[in-house]
Amino acid sequence: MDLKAPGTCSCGARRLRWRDLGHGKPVALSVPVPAWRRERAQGRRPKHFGLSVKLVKDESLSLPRASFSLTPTPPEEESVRNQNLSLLPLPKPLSSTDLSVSGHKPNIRVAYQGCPGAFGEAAARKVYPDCQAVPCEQFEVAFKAVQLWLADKAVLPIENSSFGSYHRTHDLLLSHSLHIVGEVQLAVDHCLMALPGVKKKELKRVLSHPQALGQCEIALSKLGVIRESFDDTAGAARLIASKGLGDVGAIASAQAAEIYGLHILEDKIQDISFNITRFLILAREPIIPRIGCPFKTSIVFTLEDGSGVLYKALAVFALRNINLTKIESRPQRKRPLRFVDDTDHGTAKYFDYLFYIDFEASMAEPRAQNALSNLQEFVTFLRVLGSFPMDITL
Ligand SMILES: O=C(O)C(=O)Cc1ccccc1
Repeated sequence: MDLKAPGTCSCGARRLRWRDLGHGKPVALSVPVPAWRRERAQGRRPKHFGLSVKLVKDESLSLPRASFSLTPTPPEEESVRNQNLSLLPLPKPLSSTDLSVSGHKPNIRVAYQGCPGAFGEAAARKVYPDCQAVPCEQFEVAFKAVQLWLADKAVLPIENSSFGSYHRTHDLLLSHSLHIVGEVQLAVDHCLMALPGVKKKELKRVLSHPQALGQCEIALSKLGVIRESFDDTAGAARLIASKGLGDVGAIASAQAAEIYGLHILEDKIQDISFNITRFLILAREPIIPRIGCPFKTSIVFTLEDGSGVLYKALAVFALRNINLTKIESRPQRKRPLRFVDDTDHGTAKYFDYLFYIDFEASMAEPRAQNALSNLQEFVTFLRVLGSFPMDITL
C-alpha cells in the first residue's frame, strides 16, 4: 500500500482522494483552489498569492481527524494587492545557489505524541536537532500525520528498559503502512512536579502517561497517592498549570516543568536510575538497506498451526547465525482465538498471536533474505516493518 507523491495525484479535480490510506479506505484532502490560480485560469493576472490547506474528515469514513491543521499562508497585505500588478513579487526562478547544500533547507517536520516537553519531543530532537517538532494528541494521530504528509517522519516509543513494551505502537505499526527507518534510544529521567509552593505531602493525585507511572512504581507507592493515566507526561504538567490544580502532581521531564512553570519536588524518581526508552523513526517510504554498518530488521508474522512451529520459525535465524535482539508476542486483537478442527467441535483452544521480531542483519544481506524465505514455510502472514541502521549511541 503505497502513497502517491502529492504531485502524482489528480490535482485538477481540486479534491484529492488518496485510496489505500490507513485502513484501506479513501481519505479526502480538500485543497481550496488558490485565487491566483483561478484568476490565471480565467486569463487574468493574479491579484495575490495565498494557499490554505485543510485536512477534512470524509463523513463516510470513521477515520479520526488529525487534531491540528497546517497554518495557512497569509494572503498578501491589502496595500500590496493594490500595487501596480506588474510590480508584484512573482515567484523567483530557482538558481544554482538554491540547489546548493548550504542553501536554505526546509526543516524536516517530525511528529511525536504529546505536548511540548514530552519525551517524544526530546527523542525527535535527538535525531533531528533542527526539526520542526509536531505535537500530536495520540499515537495514531502521529501515524496519520505522516501518512497525510502533515509531517515527514514520526518518532514514537516502542519499548522501555524497565517497564517493557508500548503496545499501542506495536498495534499501529500493523494497522498502518509506515516503515521503520531508524531508532533512537533516550535516557529518561522522570521528575515529580506540582504548582510552586505545593509540598509533596499535599498531593492527593499524580497524573502521567501510564508508562511513566509504571516506571516510577516505587516512588508512587511511597507517596500513597492516587495514580491517574494521562495521554502524555507533558500534557499532565500542562493541565495542572492551566487549571491551577493545587493537590495534583505530574510525572514528566524537567523540560516540561520549565515550560509549564511547575516546581520540581523530586527528580530521577524512576525505579531504575538507568532508564532507557527506545523510539522508532517512521516514514512513508522505506530506506534502501545497506551492508557494512550495524543494521537491524523488524518483522511481524503469525504462525501456521502445528507443534514446534515457533521453534522452527526461530531456527531459520539461528541456522544462519543471525542474532535476535527482540521478540514480542501480542494477541491478534481482531481474531484472538484459534479454533481447532471439526473433530474437536470447533472449540477455541488458545490465543492466536502476532510475533514481532527484531534481528541483527540488513535485508541487503543474502542470509537475511534466505532466512525470510525459509520463514515463509511456517507462517500464515509475514511483513517486514523496516530494515534500518541500529542506534548504538546513548
Ligand atoms: O508521554 C511522553 O512524554 C512520551 O513521550 C511517552 C513516554 C512516556 C514515558 C517515558 C517515555 C516516553
